[in-house]
Amino acid sequence: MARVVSLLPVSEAQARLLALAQPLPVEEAPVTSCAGRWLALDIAARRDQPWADLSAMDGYAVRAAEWPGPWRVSGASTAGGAIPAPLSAGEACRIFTGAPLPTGADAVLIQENAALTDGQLSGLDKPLTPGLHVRAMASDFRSGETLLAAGAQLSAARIALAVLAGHGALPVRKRPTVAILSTGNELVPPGAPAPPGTLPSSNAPMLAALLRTVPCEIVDLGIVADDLDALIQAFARAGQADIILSTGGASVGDHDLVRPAFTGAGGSLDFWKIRMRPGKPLMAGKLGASIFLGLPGNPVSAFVTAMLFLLPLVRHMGGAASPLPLRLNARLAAPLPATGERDDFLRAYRAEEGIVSVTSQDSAATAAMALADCLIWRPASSDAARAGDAVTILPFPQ
Ligand SMILES: Nc1nc2c(c(=O)[nH]1)N[C@H]1C(S)=C(S)[C@@H](COP(=O)(O)OP(=O)(O)OC[C@H]3O[C@@H](n4cnc5c(N)ncnc54)[C@H](O)[C@@H]3O)O[C@H]1N2
Ligand code: MOO
Repeated sequence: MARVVSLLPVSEAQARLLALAQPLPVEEAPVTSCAGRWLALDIAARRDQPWADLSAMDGYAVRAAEWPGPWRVSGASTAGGAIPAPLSAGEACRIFTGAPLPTGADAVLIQENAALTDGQLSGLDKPLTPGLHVRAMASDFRSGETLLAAGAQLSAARIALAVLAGHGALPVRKRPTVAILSTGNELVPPGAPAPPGTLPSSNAPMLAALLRTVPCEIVDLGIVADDLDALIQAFARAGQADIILSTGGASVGDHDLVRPAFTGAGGSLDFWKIRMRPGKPLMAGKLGASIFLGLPGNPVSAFVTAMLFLLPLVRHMGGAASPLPLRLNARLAAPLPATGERDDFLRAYRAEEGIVSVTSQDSAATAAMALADCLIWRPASSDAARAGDAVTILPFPQ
């Protein structure tokens, strides 16, 4: 049963949206297609790293206590070569970066500090200490050790770690599909002639760009007229998408038909109208197994609600442990007025002198939005703030 709450607090709305959706099923994906996805299970090391005591430099493996030699050079150890024979007293082994030390050696004399005369090796510069230029066996990680926890996002560094730990494929959640429909009789496709009375539809390309920062598949359902039947058919076309996203037609005007079309198509609304500025007319619900998110049409409102609701929803379905936007503390560069009855999400940018809010905070001001790289989140009923005051910022996803 639909429950429409007037001006729902932002955090409550986020929690309700995430509660509507389950993380998607798990699949084993090759490491080359895991970037940015979240682990569905803990990952343990299948091997020791390094697999033996390895040289960190090109030179000679020796016993440190025998410095400065002389040593007799017997044999060589190369990365990928045969395991070198054990070292006897007075012997050195030619060694290269990444190669295993022979048993008995405990340090590497780098070749810049070595003199080789008539087959006799001697050490220059400073005395050697045990362990010098040696990467000890399993000093990075040990077989069986848990290296990455379920819910961790697979960054480039974590992919490197998983591969070195012996994994060629990883358990991740399926990527959600997001169907985007743009509504409005006034809209024309990007790049098409836009005579007076029309404007280019920028929301779908903007949302697709935001969605590039999270793992998902996008289906663009194009522009749909402000017509109830056309909108109901568009919801039917969205079919099995995990997330159905609309922009525009979310407010209370006679041509704002998304809500009746959604319920007319069989959807059940969970909430509508959030205590936020911009973005108040946001709505969410379920249509079959799909989660529906209806964003406002104003480009700035669509951007802010996508950042606060759409991206967390994709992250949650993808298995993220922390799906909500990153929050940071920062200092204001200039004063801000008191807030009203809604939380303000001000477009701002980070500068040397602190956080600067852009001059136009109108929810249709795209030129001002294009200067911003973060939002300042100011709760409803906040007092005026001075330069230097602490504020919470949400960096734009990259
Ligand atoms: N009487 C009231 N009027 C309005 C209220 C209200 O509470 N009472 N809420 C206002 C708020 S807040 C917002 S936000 C807007 C959003 O309304 P809609 O979601 O219905 O958006 P539209 O009316 O369809 O469009 C608003 C604006 O954005 C332009 N637009 C729409 N789609 C696109 C697109 N794909 N690309 C670029 N621009 C787009 C559209 O042409 C309009 O100019 O409602 C207030 N009204
Ligand atoms: O909530 Mo609306 O997005 O202020 O313009």
